[in-house]
Amino acid sequence: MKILISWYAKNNDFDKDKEVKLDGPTMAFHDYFFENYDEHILLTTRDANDGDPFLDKLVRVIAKKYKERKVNKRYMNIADVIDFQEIKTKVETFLLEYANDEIDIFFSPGTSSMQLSWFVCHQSLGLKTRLFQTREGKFSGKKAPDLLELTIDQSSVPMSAIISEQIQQKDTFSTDYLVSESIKPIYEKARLIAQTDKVTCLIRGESGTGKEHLAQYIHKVSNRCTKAFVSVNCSALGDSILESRLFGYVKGAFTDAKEDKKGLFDEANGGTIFLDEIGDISAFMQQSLLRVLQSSEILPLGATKVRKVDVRIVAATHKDLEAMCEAGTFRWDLYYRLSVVELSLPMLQERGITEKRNFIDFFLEKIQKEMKKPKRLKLSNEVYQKLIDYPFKGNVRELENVMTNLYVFCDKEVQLQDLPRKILHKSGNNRSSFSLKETEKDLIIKALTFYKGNQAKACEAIGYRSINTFKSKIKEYEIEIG
Ligand SMILES: Nc1ncnc2c1ncn2[C@@H]1O[C@H](COP(=O)(O)OP(=O)(O)OP(=O)(O)O)[C@@H](O)[C@H]1O
Repeated sequence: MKILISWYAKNNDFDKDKEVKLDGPTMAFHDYFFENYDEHILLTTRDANDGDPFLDKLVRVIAKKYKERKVNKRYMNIADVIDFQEIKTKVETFLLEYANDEIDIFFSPGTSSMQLSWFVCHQSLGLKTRLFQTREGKFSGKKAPDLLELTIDQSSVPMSAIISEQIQQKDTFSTDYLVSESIKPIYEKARLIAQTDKVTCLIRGESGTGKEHLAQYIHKVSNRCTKAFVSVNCSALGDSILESRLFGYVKGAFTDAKEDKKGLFDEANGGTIFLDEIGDISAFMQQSLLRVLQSSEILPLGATKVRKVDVRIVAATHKDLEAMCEAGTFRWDLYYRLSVVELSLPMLQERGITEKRNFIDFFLEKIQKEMKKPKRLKLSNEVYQKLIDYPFKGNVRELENVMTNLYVFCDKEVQLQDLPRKILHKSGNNRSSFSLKETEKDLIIKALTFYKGNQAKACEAIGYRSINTFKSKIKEYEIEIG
């Protein structure tokens, strides 16, 4: 099948009266270039439940003019039309449905993020995609527009957009990473794991807690450190693509397999492979990985003979794998093989106020250097307090993003109004029931944060009669002093 895919362009495909422009980009494409296609899929950012009257109208007009043409609508459910990550993820998943077809993409309509997504997918998915744009006739002195193919060579590292495969040699304890008090013991354990060659390790932790960095650390302090560290994000990929990327394929394994291709296990040979989001792999991939873990053998797609590899596997997940095993969606035998040893990273919220404050200060310094800002950004006490209160469900990554944001938008001392709305209007306290003790504890924490750990000032501000009462409360509530 030969398919044309495009977003429709609200501004250019419709006139000011919201009627379809007969010389708009979509109609022009049909008038001059559509003939050889089997189907046109027109995309909208809207959700199917809400519908899209503009798209309906455009499809009706095309159908009226070209009765024999197959034009289908696709609701992509995109919340933010300039959120590149969201658009790319949805577009990738969508394109993979057409992995066996010839896909021509009409590149012009859409926001810059939409265009960039097409570009990245074309480069990285390894599908039969071509990108086209049109030039209106008036610009080339002709009546008819021109159809121009954007010729960009596809990447020699396919799938890099979805499977973030990185072969990196980062400094282990470089100054751009904070091994804070609560994770020091975890890093100590990791060092012991690293020194026991080949033992498989499962890292647990919510997104953004630093699982990948920990996996890199295991690699760096092991005797495999001179070989590759390969990181693979296993989620969002169909079996056959993940299988061919992990294990490689032989010439002729499928139509486009023109020559043998090594997989990521081969690239990691002698080194370490980090399988992120392991809880997301299918039953089929679980079976394939089990074979690697049991016998250190891989079977490339289309091959008849297995090949030995020497790779340490470090896997990570935020999912409850035991519960998945109980529910029958994850194999017990694979689980036991993966979790020979386990490390668990705490959420940022569980790390206490002192540590959270350290993270804020750490990022103030790190980002200043990265952005080459002349001065370190100052935060008012209220801002510190708000940041410490905020639960940061996205963990260290989210805090880092917020701090980056502040560096981008502020050049003076950061005030409350400079904070993102979500932080400004959210209290970190998510309890559903009211408790006097918890409220008192919160108050003490807030006062201590505000007065940067000065107990006398915090005590006076709250109104305790004596500093001894205040100190005994700190002890009772096990509050850490920064
Ligand atoms: N202790 C830390 N010091 C400095 N930066 C950190 C720390 N922990 C996490 N980060 C930063 O947070 C971001 C997320 O870290 P990382 O990718 O290692 O987390 P993850 O748990 O693997 O996330 P995910 O599961 O979403 O892939 C990175 O930018 C990382 O540099």
